[in-house]
Amino acid sequence: MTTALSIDAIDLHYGAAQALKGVTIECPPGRITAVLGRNGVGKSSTLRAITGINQISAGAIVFGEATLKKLPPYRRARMGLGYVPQGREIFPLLTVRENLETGYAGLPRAERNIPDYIFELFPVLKTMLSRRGGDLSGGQQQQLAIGRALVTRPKVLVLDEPTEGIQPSIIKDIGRALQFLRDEKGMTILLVEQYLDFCRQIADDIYVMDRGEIRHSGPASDLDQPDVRRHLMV
Ligand SMILES: Nc1ncnc2c1ncn2[C@@H]1O[C@H](COP(=O)(O)OP(=O)(O)OP(=O)(O)O)[C@@H](O)[C@H]1O
Repeated sequence: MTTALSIDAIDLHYGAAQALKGVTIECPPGRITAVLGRNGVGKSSTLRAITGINQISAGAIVFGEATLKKLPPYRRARMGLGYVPQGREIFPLLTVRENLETGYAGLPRAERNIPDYIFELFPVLKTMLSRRGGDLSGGQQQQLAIGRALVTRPKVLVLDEPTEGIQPSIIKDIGRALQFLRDEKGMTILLVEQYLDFCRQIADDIYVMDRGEIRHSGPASDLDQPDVRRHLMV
């Protein structure tokens, strides 16, 4: 079964500073939605609002049939919201296996295993199961962070700049993995990105953000429009 995620006119404040202004994003089930924008426009804040790390001050976030209100992050994870944070946040002193097993926390006992398909998507994780997370390259750590989110059996997966600082061959692997999750697992995917070509290749729909607001939404092919690109130039 596929699950939609709707972000409906949300505001988010850090003290007196307003980081998000009426942000609305529809993530239809079984599609890849990408949010693009320059540094500091509010992309990570949007994802942190969805995961419950930061509270919204107006609007609503609807996951499937449920409005998330003030649910804490662990309850959202249990409902099937997977999160791959910016900078990956893997545990450097734990092994790759132990990092993956941290995804068991919200799972019933019978589901506490690492699905084989994760190793098919990212074979390097299997060969490095006993290595410490901190010994992996940045790209391998990103694969581990995605693998760890998949262990939680997400229905909706949100990723914060999964290509940041990653070499091109691993970016391709990550792109293929996200397309597999959409096409074969029916997963709903929302990613924020600055890498336009990656989004053009894998996203179905795009949103462009600037200074806490959505300035454009449409199909990924809109990335070829000059006025859309203008919002994204540094
Ligand atoms: N914890 C915080 N406290 C105060 N202000 C914050 C905090 N986190 C972010 N901000 C501010 O909110 C705005 C949006 O930041 P956010 O990190 O969401 O942007 P972003 O588009 O994800 O940028 P980046 O690509 O650099 O991560 C910025 O002006 C930022 O300085």
